[in-house]
Formats: sequence, structure tokens, C-alpha cells
Amino acid sequence: MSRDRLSEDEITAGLAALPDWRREGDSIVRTAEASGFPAAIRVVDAVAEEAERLDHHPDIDIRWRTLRFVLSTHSAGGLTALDLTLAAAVDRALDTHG
Ligand SMILES: C[C@H](O)[C@H](O)[C@H]1CNC2=NC(N)=NC(=O)C2=N1
Repeated sequence: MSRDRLSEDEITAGLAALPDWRREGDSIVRTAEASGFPAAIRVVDAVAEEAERLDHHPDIDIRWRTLRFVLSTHSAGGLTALDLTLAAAVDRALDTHG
């Protein structure tokens, strides 16, 4: 998958399909509450599997059962298609394990 930076139009279109994510500068961010701390860790574990598969890794803040994911492509200095793909994987992990 391309690690080229997305255009503003591509970012807008991508975020339309990811309603739980918001833009924060050169990143996209989602905060979510799991049912408890063990569930939050299961979400992170599932995201870790997918991040390894994609070779693309989120910044994650864990505070008890509140998770905050910050996605950007560090090597590109902004957002790429990989961030949208990883965002969808985070959404699935939260649906399944959160
Ligand atoms: C060598 C390896 O492909 C790179 O270091 C990858 C690993 N995971 C990564 N994750 C993110 N979010 N951005 C990157 O630029 C990045 N680079």
C-alpha cells in the first residue's frame, strides 16, 4: 500500500467513512472507552497484530479503560492510505473486544 501523502480531498473522503475519527493536524485521532482495563488491553493486542501485518503502527495512550489512538505515517510526515486502513482495523478491534 502506498506511503504517499494523501491530498486534502482524499483525507476528507477517507474520513467520511470513519465517523469516529477526527483530524488533528497531520494525524487522525479516535478516543474510545472499553468495558474495562482487560478489554482495553485486548483491543490493543488485536490492533498490535494488525499493525504488525501492515508494518504500520499507531501511537496509543491507555488510561484505565480509555484508549486514544493517534495515526499518522511518520516517514511521510502526514496521512497516507495506511492510516485509513489502520483506522478501520482499530474500529473492528473496538467492536470485537471493546
Ligand atoms: C521499517 C518500517 O517499515 C518503518 O519503520 C515503519 C514502521 N511503522 C510505521 N508506523 C507509522 N505509523 N509510521 C511509519 O512511518 C512507520 N514506519
